[in-house]
Amino acid sequence: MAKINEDLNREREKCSFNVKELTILMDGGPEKTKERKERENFMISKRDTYAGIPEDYLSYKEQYEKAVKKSVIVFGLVRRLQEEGKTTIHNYRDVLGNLLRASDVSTGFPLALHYIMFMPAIINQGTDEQTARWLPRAWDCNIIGSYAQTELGHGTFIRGLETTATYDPITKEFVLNSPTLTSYKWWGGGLGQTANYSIVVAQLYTKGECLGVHSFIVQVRDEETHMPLPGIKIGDIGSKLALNGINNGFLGFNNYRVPRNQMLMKHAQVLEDGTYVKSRNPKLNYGAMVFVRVVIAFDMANYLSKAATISVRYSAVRRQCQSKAGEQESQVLDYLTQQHKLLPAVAACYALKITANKLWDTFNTVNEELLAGNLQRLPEIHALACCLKAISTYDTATFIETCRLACGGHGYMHSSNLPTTYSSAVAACTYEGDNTVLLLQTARFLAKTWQEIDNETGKLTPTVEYLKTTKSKGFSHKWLNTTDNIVYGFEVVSMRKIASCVQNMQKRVASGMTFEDAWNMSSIQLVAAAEAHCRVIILSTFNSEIKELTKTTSPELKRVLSQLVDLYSVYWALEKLSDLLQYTTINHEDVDGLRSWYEDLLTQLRPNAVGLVDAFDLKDEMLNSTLGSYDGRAYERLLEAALKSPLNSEPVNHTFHKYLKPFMLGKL
Ligand SMILES: CCCCCCCCCCCCCCCCCCCCCC(=O)SCCNC(=O)CCNC(=O)[C@H](O)C(C)(C)COP(=O)(O)OP(=O)(O)OC[C@H]1O[C@@H](n2cnc3c(N)ncnc32)[C@H](O)[C@@H]1OP(=O)(O)O
Ligand SMILES: Cc1cc2nc3c(=O)[nH]c(=O)nc-3n(C[C@H](O)[C@H](O)[C@H](O)COP(=O)(O)OP(=O)(O)OC[C@H]3O[C@@H](n4cnc5c(N)ncnc54)[C@H](O)[C@@H]3O)c2cc1C
Repeated sequence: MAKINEDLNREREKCSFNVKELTILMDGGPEKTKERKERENFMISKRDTYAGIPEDYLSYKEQYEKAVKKSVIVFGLVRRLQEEGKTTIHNYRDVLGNLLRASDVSTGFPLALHYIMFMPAIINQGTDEQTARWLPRAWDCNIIGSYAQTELGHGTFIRGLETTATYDPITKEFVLNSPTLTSYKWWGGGLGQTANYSIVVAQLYTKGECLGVHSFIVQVRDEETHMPLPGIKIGDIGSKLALNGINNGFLGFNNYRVPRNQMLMKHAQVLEDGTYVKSRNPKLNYGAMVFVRVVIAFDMANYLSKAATISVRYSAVRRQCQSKAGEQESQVLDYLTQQHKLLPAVAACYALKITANKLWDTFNTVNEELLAGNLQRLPEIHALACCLKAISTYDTATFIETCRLACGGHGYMHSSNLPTTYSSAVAACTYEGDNTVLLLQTARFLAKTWQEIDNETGKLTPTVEYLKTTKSKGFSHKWLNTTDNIVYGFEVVSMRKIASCVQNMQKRVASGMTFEDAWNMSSIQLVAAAEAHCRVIILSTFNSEIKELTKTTSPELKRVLSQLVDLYSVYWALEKLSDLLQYTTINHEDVDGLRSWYEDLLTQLRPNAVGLVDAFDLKDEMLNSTLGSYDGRAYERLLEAALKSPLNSEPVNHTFHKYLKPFMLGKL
């Protein structure tokens, strides 16, 4: 093994806690760590055959072809583990999450939507009969599905979708049509060339009446030849900022027929004679989206952990400028400004992972209640998934970009893997619901909840209980000198912001504005209120879960994790200072106190920075970065990667003779 950079060696020597203990804690136990490592090692053993050519230099088509080849390996293993009884509906998140984390495909998987939306839509929205018919084939990948909801003209406004599915009671089929250019399906992952089936979301017409959007299982390509079926126009939508392996596609229909039993009918049905039977709640049809929003929050922690590992390790080996004349140049990690860029990002990895795990558990609990017919918590889980998806994606993208900038010029290199990590993660701010739109959904739920509190009607669901408590207790002066107090401060901010939005809207409506206009005029504040609520959820979950988890850890680990929670809460208190000053009774002394506490925390955590990212246990093959490798040989790797540039395969490029030389001689 190559020699490890001396600075990194020193960092590891001075780490005050046991890195393995933290890894195991975050995995959920030694058995889980072992399983994860086995899955990751398998993926790493399947490193690819495009030897020597970094992915960035592959053409668009080659990137897709590599992504297909890799998908078959990843999902082939999932299938094998399933045959051996090792992948079940209970652990698929971990299995897939581990395999995808360890894959060397940075362009995304064209089979992702098959697992992440096609199957969940069948599970969530299919009848028992439909699930029995379609799920085994999908689970075995005998058929490959996509999710075609968004159209050229509409993504956010699902009720505005234009694709039609008109029931024909004579043949007992739905006839699918794309009546306008803007009704063409656009974006479906894997839809371009990969899938042969798709969930298609369309306006249902029966007995001459439009009954709103419903989901259909639609075959789009022949199962043998893979040719598009007659009546189907399908293709790839072209190159994007990143994720070019995902194979997003377009889809149009011309009188294309599907049998009646291919409308997903768990919640609403069309009977043979065309009679429509309503769902208990039409939003149950949006179940797959809620599920994916939960998965995305979970996925974000992975993206951010990669960026944080790369930038922290690099900052330990990068030396720049002399802090004191005559001394050795400083590791850039020793600059407080650098710690301010990186350590909140490290803390956010832990905060997001822990909150996403909790959200996953809440989602499963609520889903079981929904299956048992109890819809009481449906609005709450929707509001929770919306805001956590929005804030986790926004924070992740922002922190990754900060990590990239913290690596100076080398962070701009594709070989650092930071540009690709950023451009892949930032897509999540848009897909599965634009973040602003999702925060407005959460705000809608909060505004309703506030009115219930005001009117003392209804029973509050657990995640908004604090609004009532803080309303009655208020914020008599508390020093923001503990995380518990900061969390309480944020609860008050959230409560007051929601109260103020509702009050403003009521005033506007009383002065003659329509409710819709009053909503639009208040929407900047509503988005901020939803964000504040989400900050409460993340901060309080991180705080309480770490307290719980560290009951059984070593005191050394407990100390560093408590510092991490404090750092995260103080960071956000300082970021949201204007809110705290406006809505609580803190004063300038509190602010001074927060600032010096923050500086102390950065200094306390500095010696453990490398240990905290080592604990993510991301192997070099997974980081795929010249800057972030375990041995810290950043400069050697940068040069090695530069030599792989296709331009270096010949000493003189032909353009010299064709253009440059004639130009230099004044002949062009
Ligand atoms: C089995 C194996 C599994 C394996 C898993 C393994 C995992 C492990 C591997 C990890 C790797 C991960 C990789 C990830 C890669 C991802 C790839 C990319 C994926 C990207 C896919 C997409 O991108 S796919 C398209 C998504 N496209 C949207 O996301 C549109 C947004 N747009 C809306 O979502 C609606 O349009 C919008 C705004 C709500 C308004 O809907 P609308 O107009 O109908 O409703 P209104 O606003 O009028 O609201 C009327 C009332 O409905 C309430 N309500 C609304 N929605 C509700 C809901 N869902 N549930 C309950 N209630 C709801 C609302 O709160 C109101 O309630 P109330 O009346 O009481 O106030
Ligand atoms: C990488 C990627 C993969 C995707 N995969 C899929 C897929 O597999 N299947 C699928 O069906 N779709 C997919 N999508 C589409 C995605 O779900 C939509 O792009 C997303 O829901 C946003 O919708 P939009 O594009 O219509 O944005 P728009 O709604 O047009 O947003 C444009 C702007 O308008 C604002 N806006 C819109 N409505 C409101 C409002 N009511 N109030 C305030 N502001 C508003 C938004 O905030 C935004 O600033 C994918 C998208 C991406 C980028």
